[in-house]
Amino acid sequence: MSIKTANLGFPRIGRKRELKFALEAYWAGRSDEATLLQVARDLRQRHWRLQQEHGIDVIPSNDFSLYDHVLDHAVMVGAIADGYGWTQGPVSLHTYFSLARGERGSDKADCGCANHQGVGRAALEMTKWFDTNYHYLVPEFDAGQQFSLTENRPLDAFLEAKATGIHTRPVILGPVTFLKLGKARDGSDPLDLLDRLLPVYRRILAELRGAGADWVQIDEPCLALDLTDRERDCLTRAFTAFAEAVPDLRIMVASYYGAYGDNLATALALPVEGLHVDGIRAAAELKQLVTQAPAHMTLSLGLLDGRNVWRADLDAILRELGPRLKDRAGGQLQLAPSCSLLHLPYDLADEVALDLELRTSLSFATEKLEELAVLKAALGGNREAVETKIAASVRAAAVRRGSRKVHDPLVGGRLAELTPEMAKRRSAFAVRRPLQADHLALPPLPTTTIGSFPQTAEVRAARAAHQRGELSYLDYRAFLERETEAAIRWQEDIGLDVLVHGEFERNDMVQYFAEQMSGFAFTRNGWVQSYGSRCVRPPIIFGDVSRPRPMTVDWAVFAQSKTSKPMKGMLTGPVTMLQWSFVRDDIPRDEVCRQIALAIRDEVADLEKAGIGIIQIDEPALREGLPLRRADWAAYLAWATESFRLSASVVSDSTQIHTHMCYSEFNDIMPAIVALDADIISIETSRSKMELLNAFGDTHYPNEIGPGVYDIHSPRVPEVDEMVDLLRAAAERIDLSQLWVNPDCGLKTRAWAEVKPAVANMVAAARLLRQRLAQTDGWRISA
Ligand SMILES: Nc1nc2c(c(=O)[nH]1)N[C@@H](CNc1ccc(C(=O)N[C@@H](CCC(=O)N[C@@H](CCC(=O)N[C@@H](CCC(=O)O)C(=O)O)C(=O)O)C(=O)O)cc1)CN2
Ligand code: MET
Ligand SMILES: [Zn+2]
Repeated sequence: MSIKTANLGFPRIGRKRELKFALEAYWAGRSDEATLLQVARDLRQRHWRLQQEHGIDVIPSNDFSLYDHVLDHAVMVGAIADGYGWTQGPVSLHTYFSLARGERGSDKADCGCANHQGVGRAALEMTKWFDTNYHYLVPEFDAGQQFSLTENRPLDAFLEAKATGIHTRPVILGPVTFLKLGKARDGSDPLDLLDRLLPVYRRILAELRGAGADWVQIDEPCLALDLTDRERDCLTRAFTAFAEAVPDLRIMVASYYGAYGDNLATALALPVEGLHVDGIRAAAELKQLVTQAPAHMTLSLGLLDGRNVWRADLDAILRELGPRLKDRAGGQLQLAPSCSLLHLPYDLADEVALDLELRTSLSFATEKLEELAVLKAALGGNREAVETKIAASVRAAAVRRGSRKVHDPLVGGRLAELTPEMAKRRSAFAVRRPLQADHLALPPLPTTTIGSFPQTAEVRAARAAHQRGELSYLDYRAFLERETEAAIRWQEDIGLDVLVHGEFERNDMVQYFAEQMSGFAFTRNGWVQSYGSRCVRPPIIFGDVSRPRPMTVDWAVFAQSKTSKPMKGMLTGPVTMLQWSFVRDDIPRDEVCRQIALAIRDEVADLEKAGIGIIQIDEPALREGLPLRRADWAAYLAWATESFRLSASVVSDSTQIHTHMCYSEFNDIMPAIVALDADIISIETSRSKMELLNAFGDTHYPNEIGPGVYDIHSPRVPEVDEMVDLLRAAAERIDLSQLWVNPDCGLKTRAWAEVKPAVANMVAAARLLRQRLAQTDGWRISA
């Protein structure tokens, strides 16, 4: 039996986020194209070498991207709409970043080209990659879409690696997943385009074969989703075409994030040489495949969790797997992470501040590579050589299981005493509504924002200086107070109705809370790409979660004391805290979520006690956490909505609870949204021109809604008229008395120069409509 170690993809952002800084310098006009491309080349080479040094036999290429691998793929096959400056041949960086980030219509483009006269192009839509916190750019197809190979990116990557002496396995996004992730502008099914797309793939593959590639990895993670017969057919057709075109190029089909399940027969029947299985999300299926997959098939076993940071108990894996392998005597095996390592931080080297016990239990991308090498040695009959490493992994697992830091009897006790009443508001919305209206006294179409204001370089620098010990706590706090107060004055000046404090004190909406709760640890350098140059440091939930002391009350009280307008308290909800963290794997996720819910509930109670009358609990990750398979939805939605209500329902009827969700596909989960029973929900709708609201209108959503009228992902400042139009479109779907006026999301990634005019325009739009409302005594939508 031949056993190799294989990797499916490596983080791109760089150990010190080199790619982030190179991109941002380029966009700001502080560096040029050659410099950016050189940084990218250096990163690729460093990552290839690192994998080689760690004993990885099958090293991926073309897993790197300057912004997003789905965008790279769209650009490669020529799926580029008119107006982005491309007609044929290689795609310029200018076009590439215009698609990724949009362009301002004014004198200066947002693309980094210092002299470019921007034509005002919207960015492609961004959405979540499967159930992760990574965002991809949604490819858009025309009805008459033609594809052409603009440049063979996998070939270029393969040759680049080859020139440094490393033979790689290029990664290519599969045609069915690619089309399924995209959308046709005319609403037709993108899969109709498959036959036009396949020739491009055939050429990519043939050129790779010609250049000496022996294997390619074709990612089809759509195999982890519920597929129609037609979609399965498309997969069969595509891979049959590849096998015919390049019979001597071996293909590893990779699906991950879930089981093949009812798609397994389709996957096994593909005329390919290899199949990857996610042994973490689909442990039973992995075992089944080891014994049942056809003997000629190279199995890639996803043994290590590519979505989580826990060090594996290598002995447990070997005990499970070892005996089964005799069924594959003479076969080919690859030992791999469950999915690409994209979702993990680079390495543990800088995490010197972590509790030693915890650090010993962790494994980031680089450490996963080492674990794979140990497994290979042991399975290859060389166990003695790695025995001490295996023993160390067993000890680490035992320490984690037995740790007193993990178990908190008080938390267990509170969970045991949960009652259904605790997850229910005292009265129905119809009763709460007049009570809240009474003491808040808001106008119709109340205006507000989602919470954060620009995290300027100055704000981040002050926090960094404070962390380095160069700015005292008192000075840092005074600085934040000045920022907060200035933001409050400005909100009052432009006439917003419900104010926010601006979140200047927060590094991130999840990490900020994690740092103040027990049971969470956080890293110094554990950066993971979220989209483009934006990164997060997901906290690590290692133990029972609780909230030792109030987290936001001081800031909320300070902010409220500076204004007579209502000030919203601002919290991150339990599902989002869970979804955007690395979660312990020794107890069920729903239990962890309830623990967090109780911690937030304590904060909600304290905010109310401190006189805060409106509290927003953000749950932008509720939709992202939805299981990939419909059959698992109901169970998830039940505990997710219960957790939200558990955190919110502690307040009296007159306290107003808001929630906020962005990027949400609501159609499928409306009953769950209703079940949250938030008094107000703000959502992202501006890019979809309020279509998203159909779901709310059609189901007669009972509570109030703030559909976003300002697209915060673009540097463009929306005009008053545009927002009036959007509000009109909203009023066609939702009763005016239920509507609020707000942006799509928080404004932390924007600059004040954009935010100030945009929010002022938004307030003007609301006022204009109120006036008309007063004049017509009931506003006629057709007006
Ligand atoms: N966790 C999470 N997931 C999310 C979102 C979110 O807000 N949080 N929003 C959605 C969109 N995703 C986003 C993800 C990240 C960012 C973002 O702005 N990230 C920042 C980092 C935020 C942060 O952690 N900031 C820290 C650390 C900042 C930093 O890099 N400091 C420098 C020093 C800075 C200086 O000296 O000026 C350093 O450590 O080297 C802080 O402010 O304290 C970035 O990449 O630049 C925005 C949106 C979906 N998923
Ligand atoms: N309150 C948060 C903010 O305004 C909500 C963001 S949702 C990704 O930034
Ligand atoms: Zn948001």
